[in-house]
Amino acid sequence: MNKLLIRGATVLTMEGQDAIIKTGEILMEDGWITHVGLPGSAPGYFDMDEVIEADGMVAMPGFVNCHTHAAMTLLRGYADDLPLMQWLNEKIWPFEDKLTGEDVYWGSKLACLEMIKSGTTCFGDMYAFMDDVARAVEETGMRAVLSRGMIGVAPTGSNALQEAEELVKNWNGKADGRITVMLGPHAPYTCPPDYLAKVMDLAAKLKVGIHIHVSETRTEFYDILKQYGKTPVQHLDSLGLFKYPVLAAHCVHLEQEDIEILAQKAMGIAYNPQSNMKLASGIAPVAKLLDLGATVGLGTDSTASNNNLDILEELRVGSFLQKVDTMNAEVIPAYRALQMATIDGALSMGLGDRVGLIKEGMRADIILINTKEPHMCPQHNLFANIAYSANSADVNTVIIDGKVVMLDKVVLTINEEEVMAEVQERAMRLAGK
Ligand SMILES: CSC[C@H]1O[C@@H](n2cnc3c(O)ncnc32)[C@H](O)[C@@H]1O
Ligand SMILES: [Zn+2]
Repeated sequence: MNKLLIRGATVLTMEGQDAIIKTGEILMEDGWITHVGLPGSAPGYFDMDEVIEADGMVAMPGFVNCHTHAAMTLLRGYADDLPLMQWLNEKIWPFEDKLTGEDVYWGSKLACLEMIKSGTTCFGDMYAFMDDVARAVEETGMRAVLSRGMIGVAPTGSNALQEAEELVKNWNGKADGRITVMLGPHAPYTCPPDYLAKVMDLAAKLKVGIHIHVSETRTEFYDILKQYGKTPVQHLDSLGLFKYPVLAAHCVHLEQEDIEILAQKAMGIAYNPQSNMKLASGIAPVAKLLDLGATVGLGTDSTASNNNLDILEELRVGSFLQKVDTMNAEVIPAYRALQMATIDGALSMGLGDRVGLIKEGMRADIILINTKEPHMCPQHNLFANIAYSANSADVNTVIIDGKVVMLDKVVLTINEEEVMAEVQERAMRLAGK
């Protein structure tokens, strides 16, 4: 049995705003959180394999990035300042046509490195060459929910379905349980109803959820309305999609009825504020969704539309954007934003039974944030300091599934120089430079 102890941290369990333990202890055994308590309360101190002294640190659940396309680190800075459809059609999809599995492996590995360094322990990914993404996840020690992105028309539609099934068979529950798999029909505008019917049949057969882009732009909203006589959300609902566990990414353009459907029927919504801002897609009505009880996690989307994978940045911008959109400063307060970045992200991807809280019986995905910095002083409200003042450089240590993957700012599972050199070389070659 492997026993790991964190001592001396201020523990934000995320089980409630009062559930802060000063100078607390967290015991992890074989990847499980088995004890959370006051100093000296963890049993068997002298039996520990590793003790992390965390004075001056906050221990909290690792961040969850519910929607990304990890390997698109290769396209960071390649196509900026364009709206979604022009961005996809003219720049992104032609570039992606040239990708190999090995490119996707290195791009994903760089994404894992960036996420670990900024405190993300789990991400929801939709892309192609998913075996190679899974390989990167397995090696780097991250937790991920992987989906083979499927464009539901010829020439790739039927092959993608087959690959999605193989991904489930080969990787669901693998990497010591750190990888789970969903199906990834790309969007209502790329997947016609007959294709979505096949996706739903497969989801039922394999007992997995569905990750899909929904109502991201005004163009999509009106195109789907014109084609099917329904809004994207109502169109998907009428097809029966929400009978399955659905993670709906974006959900920017919504009518009141759409908001009600999503709140009642979606497993979760991935709110991607910075990608929606950069692509000028709009502002998701997150405050209204939350009012009706929707589960909303945070996503960065890819580094081609963001342009980083920093969830601390996303939660701050996401909270502020809702305040300005509603002209209500009370919307998404600091603690709520931190919930979205942790437990609500986990719930959105069907992982709320194992990660997102520091609690006995959960898997140990825990980060330590250094609070001894000028921008974190004074400490009136720790939640506000983490949500609104901290930045990714404050993330000091990252534990995923009970394994230390970053200690004192050194990532232990990845050779940083090697990954950056590979991605630089591959990105330039792919861009024809
Ligand atoms: C078929 S794999 C996934 C596919 O999605 C593309 N993508 C990246 N960001 C977005 C976005 O914001 N909306 C829609 N599609 C997006 C990515 O480039 C892949 O081709
Ligand atoms: Zn996306």
